[in-house]
Amino acid sequence: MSFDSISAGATGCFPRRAHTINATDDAHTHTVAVYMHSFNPDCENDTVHLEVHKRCTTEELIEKVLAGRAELEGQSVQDFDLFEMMGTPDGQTYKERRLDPGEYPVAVQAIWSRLPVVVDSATPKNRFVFRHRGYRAATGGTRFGSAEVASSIDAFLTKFLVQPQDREYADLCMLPELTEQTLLDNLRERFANGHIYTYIGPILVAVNPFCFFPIYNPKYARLYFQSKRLGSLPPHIFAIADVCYHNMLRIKENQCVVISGESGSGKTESTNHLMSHLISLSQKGSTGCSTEQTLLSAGPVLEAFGNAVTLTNNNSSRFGKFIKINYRENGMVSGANVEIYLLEKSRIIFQTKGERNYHVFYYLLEGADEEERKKYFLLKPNDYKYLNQNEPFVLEGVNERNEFDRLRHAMSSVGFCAKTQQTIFGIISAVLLLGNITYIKVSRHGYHSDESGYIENEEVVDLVANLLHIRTETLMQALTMKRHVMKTETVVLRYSVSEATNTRDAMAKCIYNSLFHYIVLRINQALLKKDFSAGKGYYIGILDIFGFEDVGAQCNSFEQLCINYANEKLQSYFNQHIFQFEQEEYLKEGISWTNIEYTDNTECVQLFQVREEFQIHFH
Ligand SMILES: Nc1ncnc2c1ncn2[C@@H]1O[C@H](COP(=O)(O)OP(=O)(O)OP(=O)(O)O)[C@@H](O)[C@H]1O
Repeated sequence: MSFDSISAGATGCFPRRAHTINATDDAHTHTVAVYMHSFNPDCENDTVHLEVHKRCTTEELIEKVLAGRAELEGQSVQDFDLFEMMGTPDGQTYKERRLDPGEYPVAVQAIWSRLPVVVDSATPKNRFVFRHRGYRAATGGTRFGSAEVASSIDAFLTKFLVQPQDREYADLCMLPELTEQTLLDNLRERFANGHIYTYIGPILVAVNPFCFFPIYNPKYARLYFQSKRLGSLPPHIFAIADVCYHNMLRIKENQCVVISGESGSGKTESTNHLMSHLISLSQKGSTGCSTEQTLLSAGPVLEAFGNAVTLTNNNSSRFGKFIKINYRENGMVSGANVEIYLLEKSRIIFQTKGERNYHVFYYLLEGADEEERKKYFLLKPNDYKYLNQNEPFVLEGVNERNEFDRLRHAMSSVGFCAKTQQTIFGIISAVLLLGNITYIKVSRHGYHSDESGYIENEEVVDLVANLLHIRTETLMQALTMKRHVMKTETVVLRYSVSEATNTRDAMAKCIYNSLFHYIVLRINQALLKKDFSAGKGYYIGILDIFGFEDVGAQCNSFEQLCINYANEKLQSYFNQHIFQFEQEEYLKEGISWTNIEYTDNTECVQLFQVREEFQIHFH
């Protein structure tokens, strides 16, 4: 799924971004709509539509706006800013970002989410807003479309700030009686009153509302900017970001936020909120701005290659990630880095009923033009074994052709040139075609290896070799022969049909996995080159990994084993820090305390870690 397909629930920061531009298509102009001062959907006079070139910078666009408005005659470009905003069509601003003077608004706009077919007042959309620099200071905040909307937002903010202390507990540690039932009741009660966040001491529990909540707009961000202590304001994801940032500056140590939860619980959305708030918190220099832009452009690229439709989430991340935002000692962002873990490779060759392969396959097949179809030897999704094992289904509200367009824009903006993109899409097609290679058993009388597998459709191998720029014979050998290196000689044997099929699938998984790692590497290069002079500094890391998985009727695979082991390990770390170390500290200091019983998973973790006990040794 793309952002488009979340009709009411689209959240996150600006999901798609661009600040570089392809050299091609220079002759065309593009229409950019700019809202004056505020977003007012009812007032057409407040909107300027400009035909601009792709390479028109923010500064030039501001110049054009000034030139076209009589009331702004004589004003200086330097006194105005262009903001990229996200919010609902009724004018609620959900998130805003000031564009750099050198940024290209056309490129930014090109990677915005397309609106779903059905748009309602809760469907967030992006837009540009033109503002005087003194605007915020003069009005104290974002101006909304109408007084009615403004007052409803203020009412929401007031309700958010004044949360009842007697019936609902913003911190579950304050519950007079702590049982599973009271805990759940309290979460339910708070959720029903629109409070999706609750603390358990320093831990934030987020209950996914699956609908748009106007609690991430700049008003909320500003509220939390100065809150150095958790609990001084109502629970919010921004508060976690604030505390991390201020702790990092105060104790001069790296910080880490661990986000965990089952699939679809909102980990990626929370990561986005944290990331964008962490970047806005720092006194941004140009590095902070460009890091934010690159990180946000990287989002759609990682999403296309690493996310897929699953039974629980239309846009499920099938890999874990650790995003490090690097800061200088003075608290300014100096770059970032993304580490990825355990891409779900089995999905490339097989998907459970009701699920799909990685988004990028469908985007390419839908979005490629005629020339590209020929160049990459593309077929229809149903013609590929890796895509047709389940009933095909169309994702409501997602236009994969548009998604492909946007993916290309996002790739350009993180530095993938047109040639590299072509190579990448060629590899994607090669992975799909690999799955179509079939084997037959050829019986050779008088020859002992009756089980040998031979390729039935060699013409497909030709196509794959062509796309991967390797020799057909080499690929053919790799797909049918194995080598045994003995002491004095090397023996080459032909695979059986089932061995050859497994080899083919392993090759497809390996190629896709390497491609994904290459893409992450390139994204990291783009993020790192931002600041060579960083010197000493710290980082705040955000770990967004899969929660425990049990695929139910299907058998859990090796991937589930690894995921669940990682979660057990995290749980064990958590138990140690929250229960064991804390209680040991109380004992040491002579504080009277009744020990809390908790389920200790040390034995489970050791089962995996101790070599003698488990066949596979995990480090
Ligand atoms: N804070 C939020 N406000 C509104 N909607 C949200 C929020 N968090 C999550 N959602 C909704 O829930 C959906 C699933 O969230 P998300 O993709 O972040 O889950 P996840 O835990 O990362 O899942 P997975 O592990 O499968 O990747 C989002 O697409 C969004 O519609």
